[in-house]
Amino acid sequence: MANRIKVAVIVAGGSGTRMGSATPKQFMEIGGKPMLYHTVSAFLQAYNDMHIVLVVPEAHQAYIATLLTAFDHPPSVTIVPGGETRFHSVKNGLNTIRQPAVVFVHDGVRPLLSPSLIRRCYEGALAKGNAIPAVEMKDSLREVDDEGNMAADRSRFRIIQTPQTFLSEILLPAFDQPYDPLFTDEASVAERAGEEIHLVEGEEQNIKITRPVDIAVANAFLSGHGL
Ligand SMILES: Nc1ccn([C@@H]2O[C@H](COP(=O)(O)OP(=O)(O)OP(=O)(O)O)[C@@H](O)[C@H]2O)c(=O)n1
Ligand SMILES: C[C@](O)(CO)[C@H](O)COP(=O)(O)O
Repeated sequence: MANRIKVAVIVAGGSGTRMGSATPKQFMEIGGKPMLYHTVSAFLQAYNDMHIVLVVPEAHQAYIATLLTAFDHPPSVTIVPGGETRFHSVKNGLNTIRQPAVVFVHDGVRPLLSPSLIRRCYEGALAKGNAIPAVEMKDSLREVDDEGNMAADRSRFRIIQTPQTFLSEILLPAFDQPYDPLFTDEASVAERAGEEIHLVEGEEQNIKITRPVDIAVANAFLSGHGL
């Protein structure tokens, strides 16, 4: 496994409709810094030889110059236009990879991940080909159908996070499949291509900023008040 580069494909090409803000949520600030500053920083702290690929909407490419001013030492980043869906944005990012790599695909709007989670995913992917962070469910779960609803055994389910981490020779060919709306993440794409998926322990704080309340939660976390 020598000579493998590390590439973080950070997808920030969405429109953030559930946030209901004029500016797409990935360009908002938390803890007094741009959200993507926190996301990119975690990857640079995890490994100092990390390559960053940032996927952003075509209309917001100029924002990256502003983002980079938040860093004391602005990192080198490859900027790629977003696609119609998350799948297409990830594919645009993967198209930049030209040599054997460990590839981390991460939601730009999960800014609270720790460098140790990134390192756990790296080690897991090197050992088993992929590493997908997951956490247990805290809430009760019911299955709903046309006839009603019934209790489900929550111990049989996990909540899936990013960074979803793969050896490039597994992930890149998997993304040659035609798009299917059931592809909500990289694990679902790789599984359809025949890969066995390996879970690693995720992090409670690694929330996906989706609605306004998540901004308040992230600010509380960054100000040291925890979650
Ligand atoms: N075409 C898309 C859609 C989503 N994403 C990214 O994928 C991550 C997870 O998506 P989600 O939170 O669902 O983002 P949005 O699609 O922006 O939000 P919404 O569903 O509320 O519109 C985000 O970092 C988002 O920017 C992307 O790069 N390209
Ligand atoms: C990739 C993901 O964050 C894993 O939980 C999630 O599947 C993204 O889903 P969304 O519908 O794009 O928010």
